[in-house]
Amino acid sequence: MSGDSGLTIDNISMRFELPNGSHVQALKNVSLHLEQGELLSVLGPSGCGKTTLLNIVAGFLAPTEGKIRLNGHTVKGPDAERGMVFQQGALFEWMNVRDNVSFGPRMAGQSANEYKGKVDHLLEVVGLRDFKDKAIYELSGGMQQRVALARCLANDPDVILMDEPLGALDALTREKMQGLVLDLWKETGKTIVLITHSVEEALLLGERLLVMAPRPGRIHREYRLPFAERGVGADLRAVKKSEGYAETREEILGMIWEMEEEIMGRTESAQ
Ligand SMILES: Nc1ncnc2c1ncn2[C@@H]1O[C@H](COP(=O)(O)OP(=O)(O)OP(=O)(O)O)[C@@H](O)[C@H]1O
Repeated sequence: MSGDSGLTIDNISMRFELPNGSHVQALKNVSLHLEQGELLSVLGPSGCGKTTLLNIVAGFLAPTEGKIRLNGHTVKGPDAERGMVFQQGALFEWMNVRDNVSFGPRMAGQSANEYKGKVDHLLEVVGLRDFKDKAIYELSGGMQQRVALARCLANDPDVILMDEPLGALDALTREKMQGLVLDLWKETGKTIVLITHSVEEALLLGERLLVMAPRPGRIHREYRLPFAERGVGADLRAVKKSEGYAETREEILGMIWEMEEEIMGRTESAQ
């Protein structure tokens, strides 16, 4: 398809200048195109530039080279068309659940009549219908991430960017939330980019999966996988037993292991 629709990461490089005069090449020549509605997971050893890339797509950071295009225009800064879900702690603690979720529409000048139906629907979808009036501190970690997802969706972004959104959750809650992310992806048709440190999560939540390599941060390998599609509305444990899953997991684990070993080797020889 033409570059006019979807999200294009166009030859992005990012170099951080350090106060001591040296620099870090966090990303080098990263290019990728996602059609609207594609679900991408990004995996790689610590320091390979995952968060830097997400922050550039969000418009929080300007790249040293290259550009981000969304539906034909160049990204110049943060915008509601690109929503972000962080690992934790990004909710407004002093507002209740409903006010957190309606924050974006209220800031966009919508009246309660305009946004109420949408907010109620989203709270229903993320399973928080009976928690509208609760304060954030009254909710468990998993429920707080449900609020974060609903708050992001209330802005109706084209792209949802997630930086380890489930990383702080216990295993069972995490699995439930993985199912929710897949169901929301199918229901809303949003483009989703999700960073994770978990190979299993990247396999389950990546219709496309990028393995990045460090120094400089770059795309090492890209996969197109059937597991996200299989997981929609399904038992994720069954997906983990399905054809090709274990082999792909082992292949990627081996790849990341080798990269980590190489980093350790380099670090040790530099000492
Ligand atoms: N503001 C900054 N100034 C200087 N260096 C930075 C800055 N932000 C990131 N870096 C460096 O850029 C590289 C990539 O960092 P980044 O946080 O994007 O990696 P990551 O893959 O997300 O790591 P992790 O998995 O540990 O979160 C690292 O070497 C990091 O130290």
